[in-house]
Amino acid sequence: MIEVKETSRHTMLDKAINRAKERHTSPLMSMTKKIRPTDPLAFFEAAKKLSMDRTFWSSTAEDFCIAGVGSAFDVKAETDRVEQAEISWKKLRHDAVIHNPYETPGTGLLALGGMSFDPAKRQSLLWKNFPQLALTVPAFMLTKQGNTCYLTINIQVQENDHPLQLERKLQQMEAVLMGASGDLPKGAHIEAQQEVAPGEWKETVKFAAESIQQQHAEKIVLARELQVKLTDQAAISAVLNKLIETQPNSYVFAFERNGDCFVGASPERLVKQETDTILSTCLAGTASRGNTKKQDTEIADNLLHDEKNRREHDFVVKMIRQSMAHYCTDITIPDEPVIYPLKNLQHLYTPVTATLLDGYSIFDIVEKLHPTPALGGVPRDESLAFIRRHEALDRGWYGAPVGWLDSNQNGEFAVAIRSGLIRGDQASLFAGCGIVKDSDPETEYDETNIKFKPMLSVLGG
Ligand SMILES: C=C(O[C@H]1C=CC=C(C(=O)O)[C@@H]1O)C(=O)O
Repeated sequence: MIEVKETSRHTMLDKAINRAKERHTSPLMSMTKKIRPTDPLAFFEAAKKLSMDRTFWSSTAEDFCIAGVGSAFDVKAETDRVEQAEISWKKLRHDAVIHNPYETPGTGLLALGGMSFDPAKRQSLLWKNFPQLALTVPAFMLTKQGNTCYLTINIQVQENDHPLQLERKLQQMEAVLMGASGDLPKGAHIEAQQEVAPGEWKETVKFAAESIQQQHAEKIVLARELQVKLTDQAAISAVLNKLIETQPNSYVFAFERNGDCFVGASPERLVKQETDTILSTCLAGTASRGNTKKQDTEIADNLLHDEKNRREHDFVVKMIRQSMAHYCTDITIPDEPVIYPLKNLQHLYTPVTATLLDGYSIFDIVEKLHPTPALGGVPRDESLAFIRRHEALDRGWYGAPVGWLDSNQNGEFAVAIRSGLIRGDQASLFAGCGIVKDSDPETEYDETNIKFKPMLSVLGG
């Protein structure tokens, strides 16, 4: 049983202001308390009243959820983005005045966010609100683990701040968020949808397969875009609610920046850290679900023995094993993949466990693993060059790491697939697939259509 020492917010604010004076910095005050069971989506929706950007992360397999409101601090980086982000994060942690007696993973000082797929690709207007890397420390954050809820409040203080004034401001905002009714707005519907240049995409798939046959690469992942017009502004809380309900075994996420929101339900864990325990996932190789149990098992069995899909999958396993070896020991990877069933698809799946060596962090692992051959290809440089040159879209944050990390060496990042960027009453959805030497453009096209389904259906398609 953890003994919780009462500490007032006023005392903590005082402490942080004193630290600001001593160190001539603007430290964060971060304070966590247990609260009554609260619906994270109601909390998320209530933030609309405060006109603040929101962040959301949920692991549907683990009944774990983080809902963030506003930003007490944004870790942003453009060049050498992961290295720079780690430097900023370490400084922030070092200066912060933290009160978190629970130390439950996902509580306390924590940042959530993501990064772009390829920092070398010129950014389009579509993604103008999404920097190369941005991790947000929410001003208010609700963490729900099973039925236990925690509220963390973060605020950046200056040496001239007055604790009473800050305290009043926080109290007012907390009352708005905690007084939420729990009713989520009704979602909009899809009015029209348009595939972006499907014919050209199939041509690019053909060309990629030919390049692979000519040994320019072994695997190249190609993505495409589907544009959607909604009847009204999308209600992000309703979208998240439907994703949670319909997508088991997934990470449901939302990152709102200046009102634009990147949302998705990804089945693909990139890395999870619990102090020195590291988990990763190899997910590549895809088939549809069957209409009956018998058909489903047959499809799964074929997938497990299909040479093309196994090859696609093995590229990922090999690369993750090699990458992990830089920062981890005790790397354990089963010899054979198993089936990972989702609502609309099934994948080949191989879990990876390892122990993180001293002196390394989740930043190192994210940097090393991204992009795995499930999103880039093999070899990495050649496949990325092909994508940069021939893929007719800006992936933005699609296909890149999104997730969170806390100040107690816990965190989790997923690969942001099965996702889309929602801007008011418009959305751009993204889906891709691994191309190998014997890929058929029509089959790959059909596969991407199924991969659009989770997002399309929650948008009312
Ligand atoms: C690129 C995507 O999926 C990747 C992840 C799992 C299986 C994949 C495949 O079988 O092609 C892809 O590599 C996507 O969903 O947009």
